[in-house]
Amino acid sequence: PALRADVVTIFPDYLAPLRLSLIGRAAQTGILDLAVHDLREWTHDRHRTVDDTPYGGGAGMVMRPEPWGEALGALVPPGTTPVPRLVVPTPAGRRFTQAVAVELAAEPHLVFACGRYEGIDARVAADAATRMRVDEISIGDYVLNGGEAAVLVVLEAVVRLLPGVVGNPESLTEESHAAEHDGLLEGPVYTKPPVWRGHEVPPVLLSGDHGAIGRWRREQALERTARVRPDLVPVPVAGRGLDGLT
Ligand SMILES: Oc1ccccc1-c1ccno1
Repeated sequence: PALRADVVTIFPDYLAPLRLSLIGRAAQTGILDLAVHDLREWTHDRHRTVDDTPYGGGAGMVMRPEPWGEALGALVPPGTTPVPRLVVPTPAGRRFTQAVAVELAAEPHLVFACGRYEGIDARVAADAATRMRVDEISIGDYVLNGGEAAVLVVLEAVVRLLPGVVGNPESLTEESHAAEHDGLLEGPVYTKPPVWRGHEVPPVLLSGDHGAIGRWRREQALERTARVRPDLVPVPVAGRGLDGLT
């Protein structure tokens, strides 16, 4: 497979959507080798305890290190090659962007650790870091109850970049945030009919003048990006002006 992905969670059913559509097909066709594991497999007490109260006090619960240590030891035994990247969704992680998706899509093996509650005992990542790259990733500035939804987001963004997953690979370079699109947002798109409820499709798109269409689309992308995400508008570099961006 192009990518092996192991997901460890206390809610394996939450990852069921990964069996559907795009990601499901990638798993079926062998592009993706996906396995979801229940963390409680690595607990041994009667109540299969995975969390406990935080040292130092405070609200909420922290996930205990022992089950995680055993789970990661079972999934990534010492000497495992290639060494996987451990992806830990957390609000305290680096921001997940298309560039990070491209980076992860180049990995042969990803292990996702889904934390619940207030997080996972920090020694789990510290111990794992002695054997693999640990990548703490946030999918945005908001609070979830656990990492499972973040894994669905990250895996969808990553798997669609794998060769053979998306029908028309060209569509991957023309979308918002694609590096080939200078990270700009996509402008408006249209399809038939040419007039719908009195709204016309911009005439340039029906003109067949591909130069004019390309310039119009560029202008629309710049305009939309400046309006909606001014932080993404490329700043002209001294000496290079706006070449290629006009
Ligand atoms: O809010 C969270 C709780 C647990 C695991 C991940 C998250 C999160 C929030 C944003 N990105 O990841």
